[in-house]
Amino acid sequence: MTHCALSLESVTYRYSSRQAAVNGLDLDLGPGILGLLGPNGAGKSTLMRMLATMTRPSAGRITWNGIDIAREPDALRTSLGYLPQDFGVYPALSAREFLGFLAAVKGLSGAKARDRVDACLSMVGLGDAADRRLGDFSGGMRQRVGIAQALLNDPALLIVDEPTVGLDPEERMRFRHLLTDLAGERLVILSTHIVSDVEASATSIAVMTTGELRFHGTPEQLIARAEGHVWEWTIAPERLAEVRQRFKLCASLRRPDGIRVRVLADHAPDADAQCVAPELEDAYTWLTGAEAH
Ligand SMILES: Nc1ncnc2c1ncn2[C@@H]1O[C@H](COP(=O)(O)OP(=O)(O)OP(=O)(O)O)[C@@H](O)[C@H]1O
Repeated sequence: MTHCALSLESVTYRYSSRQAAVNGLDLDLGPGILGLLGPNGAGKSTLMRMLATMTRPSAGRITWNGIDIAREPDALRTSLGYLPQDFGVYPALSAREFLGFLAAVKGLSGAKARDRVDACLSMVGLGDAADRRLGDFSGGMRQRVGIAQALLNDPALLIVDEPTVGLDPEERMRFRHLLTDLAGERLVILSTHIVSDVEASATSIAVMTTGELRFHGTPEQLIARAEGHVWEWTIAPERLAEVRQRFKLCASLRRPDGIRVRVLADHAPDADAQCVAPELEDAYTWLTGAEAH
């Protein structure tokens, strides 16, 4: 059985002496899919780069199966697959050529490399497109090439940073299913600011804002945080601006009898408002800022 115990102890990262981009994070992770959620600038990419051993924490410690990765980065690197946010491909190469090149960089050669490249391309559903130029691939296909390259060494830890940016809804859905299929015994860390990216697949969720960990637990536990704070009622269309100004508006739907609004609030926002069951998106919004309203 694969060992994949990743532990963060008071992990902090500072780009300068000003505010820490990642501030005192504690997390214990094992097999499954962790959805790392946070708005832009929350510190997700900085954290991902530390986990991928691209940078070291300014303070604190990250261990992989008990080994400090700042001291012995190779202990993790040999088990790591990483798809960075700014992953680029060589447009003139075919998918097979590109992966063959990366396999060689990772020390695979000959028939073993060829078999692994083909296996990885078929795992991400690109078996039929293996000999097409990457320059002709769609955004979603390119991201799948990114996953295929991350899988070359059959990693126990797969880190994917904002993989669905720029994908259309169908590609996005396909990508989510792919990550679910790949999870198995691995630890997959998927960073995103889009809640629906992790809704169906994440076994646990971590939420970061301004460098701090605000939540870590199951999706159900996150949803429970917003219990009693989500309200719906129907208003006359001319009241929409006022409701939007007074409350955190999650959704609005035009109907024949007015506009059905869904807001986050501590107490009933209106005599007609009904308290409804929260969804993950509501809970994330509640946690990351609705309190400010
Ligand atoms: N190279 C850098 N030098 C200085 N500050 C940086 C650098 N990279 C990121 N930051 C700052 O660190 C904080 C965290 O950024 P980070 O990119 O990790 O967040 P993020 O959650 O990944 O957001 P995004 O989704 O926009 O990448 C931000 O305030 C950002 O401005």
